[in-house]
Amino acid sequence: MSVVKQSLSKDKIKILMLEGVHPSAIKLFERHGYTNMEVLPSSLSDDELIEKMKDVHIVGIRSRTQLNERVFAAAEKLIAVGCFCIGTNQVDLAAAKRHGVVVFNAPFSNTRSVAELVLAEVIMLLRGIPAKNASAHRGGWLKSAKNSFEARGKTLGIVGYGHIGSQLSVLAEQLGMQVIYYDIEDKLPLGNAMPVHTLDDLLSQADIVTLHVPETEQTQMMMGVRQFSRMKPNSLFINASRGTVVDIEALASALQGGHLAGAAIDVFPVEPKGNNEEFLSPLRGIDNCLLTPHIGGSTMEAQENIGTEVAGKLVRYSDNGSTLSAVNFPEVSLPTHDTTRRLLHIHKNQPGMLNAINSILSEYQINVAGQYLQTDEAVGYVVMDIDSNNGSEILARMRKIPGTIRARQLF
Ligand SMILES: NC(=O)C1=CN([C@@H]2O[C@H](COP(=O)(O)OP(=O)(O)OC[C@H]3O[C@@H](n4cnc5c(N)ncnc54)[C@H](O)[C@@H]3O)[C@@H](O)[C@H]2O)C=CC1
Ligand SMILES: O=C(O)CCC(=O)C(=O)O
Repeated sequence: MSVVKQSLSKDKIKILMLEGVHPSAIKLFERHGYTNMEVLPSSLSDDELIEKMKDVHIVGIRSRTQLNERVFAAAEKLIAVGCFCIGTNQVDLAAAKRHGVVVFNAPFSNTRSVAELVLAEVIMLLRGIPAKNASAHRGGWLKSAKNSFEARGKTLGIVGYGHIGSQLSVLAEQLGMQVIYYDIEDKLPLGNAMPVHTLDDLLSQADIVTLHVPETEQTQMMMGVRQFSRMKPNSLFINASRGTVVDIEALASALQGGHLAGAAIDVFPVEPKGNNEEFLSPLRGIDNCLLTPHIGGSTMEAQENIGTEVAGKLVRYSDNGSTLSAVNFPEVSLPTHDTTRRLLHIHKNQPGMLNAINSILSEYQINVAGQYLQTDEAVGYVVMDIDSNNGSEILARMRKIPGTIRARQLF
């Protein structure tokens, strides 16, 4: 049976920020009266997280921290997760929902940063810069125009034409590139970009292939031995999406065997937890492979914006109950509740819940100034603004309704 918890005053709400979340987030929390914060520069292992999260109400992570069922089950006080990034694949969103934990992210604050890095990589790879740079560091001097090309007129194949893919498409056309893209959804082509019907079509036509898909069951290992062999001889490959999308051994073979002329890889199946851990990869030592430590979205501009965006969403949920733009929860956008108490009730979506809640309210004969309900297939979220000093008593009664996952009172 799930344990139902109640809200606390702000100084008792414990916030844990991992993976070097930008100070803009910390400042925003402080401006809103949240002072009980622990800020750590890297992620934690499962066991460390389970220990640490026991008394945490809000946790902030980036792409490295894995939040799974075990962690949510142990984090009894947790009300919300902030992913200070785009991807949310590191969080078991269904488990979070089962435990009444709302998850937010920053869907486009680092989009431009990734697109700019990839565009730079396109140029670097076309000029063979990674290998020339590596050689110069060892005292070599590879001055030659052989296998160096302009970007103008080359075909860029974008896999995943979402926020990043389509932004990159616009930038690449400004360089005079031809853009083709493959997406599982119908997407509006920007500029002169052309959709292709299959991944194989894209692989066989592009001079440079770049991946911008999310990590899903369907995208796991979507680039393997067969797909690399479909790419044009001497073509180039970029991955700044997720490490699990590429069979890294197959990529290493395609580079070492000379079928691919170069690659730029920002994301890896296994990444160090922090900057003090060694980076291990079969791609190490391959000179024509540009390796970056998952910094596609790591610019000052993006990180500052992400900090305020995600912290703002967490504060609104904590202060106000608003779940607008949550990635795993029914969305409720709420007015302020200056003169009323606000009760929040998260429950399993089963028949009779609203009736049970309303019959408790009617027993107290109180004025309900507002009631908001949103449901999805798994949970229901009801917010009630009441004119009553009996909020705690009413909440205690509501917590006993079978199917209740979590209930809070906001003052
Ligand atoms: N390297 C880095 O630092 C960063 C990496 N990312 C990664 O980039 C990914 C993409 O980001 P956005 O463009 O903002 O996401 P988005 O959701 O806007 O776009 C993803 C696109 O991929 C398409 N897609 C999904 N499955 C597909 C499949 N099997 N084949 C072809 N297309 C498929 C979707 O329909 C969508 O159009 C994120 O999910 C994240 O994993 C995001 C930001 C920074
Ligand atoms: O900057 C980060 O920590 C992760 C960036 C990323 O991969 C994302 O936004 O999905």
